[in-house]
Amino acid sequence: MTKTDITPDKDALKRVGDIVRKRLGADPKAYRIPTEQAEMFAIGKFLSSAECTRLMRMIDVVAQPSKLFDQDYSNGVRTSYSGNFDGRDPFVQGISRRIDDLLGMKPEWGETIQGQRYLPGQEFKPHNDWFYTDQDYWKQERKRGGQRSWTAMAFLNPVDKGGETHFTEIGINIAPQPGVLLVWNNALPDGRPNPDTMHAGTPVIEGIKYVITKWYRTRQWK
Ligand SMILES: O=C(O)CCC(=O)C(=O)O
Ligand SMILES: [Fe+2]
Repeated sequence: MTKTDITPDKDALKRVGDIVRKRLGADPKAYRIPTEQAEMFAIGKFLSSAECTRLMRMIDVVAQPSKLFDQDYSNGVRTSYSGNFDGRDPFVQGISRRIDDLLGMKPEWGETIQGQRYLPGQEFKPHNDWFYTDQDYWKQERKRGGQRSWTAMAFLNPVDKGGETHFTEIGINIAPQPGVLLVWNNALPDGRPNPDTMHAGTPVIEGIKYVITKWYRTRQWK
């Protein structure tokens, strides 16, 4: 096997995949999105409308142009505004823990919840949430918790027009519905990153779109 055949964190991705699959598979609230190409689930009413409102106001406080943070991390363009919440805030910790429990994840594998806001014309072009391990940034991320495993993303409000989450390889478009949590495995069951999880936040045409995202690693995030 040559060096390039090695998939970093493959065993850990498989292990985390097994844990979450078993957990969500046994949860009647988790709806399996019908596709063979990726493991995706939706959970309705995961957040209450009061929680959605509070999170939107918190996003207004932390949101800054995303490209300042993410230029090196995504090969697409992200024109939305985003920011990380304070991981010590008890309200944020409570939401984080609920997502950890839902998935069966260890809290230390999760990154701090990030909030994101899209105004009309803003978008997140097609990208994978997993890291490209042949890129320079991987040297850092490898030490900061390793490869991303699952993504949990919640919609906080309805959007008048546009702003769907589009899985470009699977061919599904998910329209924002407040309180719905979308969860997917960025890896295949065998632990290789899944290219079919490529997705986009399509441009908002009318209204404003607010989401929160929590990305999980394979090891302790720091
Ligand atoms: O806003 C969306 O629909 C997608 C967001 C996203 O891809 C992410 O936060 O990683
Ligand atoms: Fe994403």
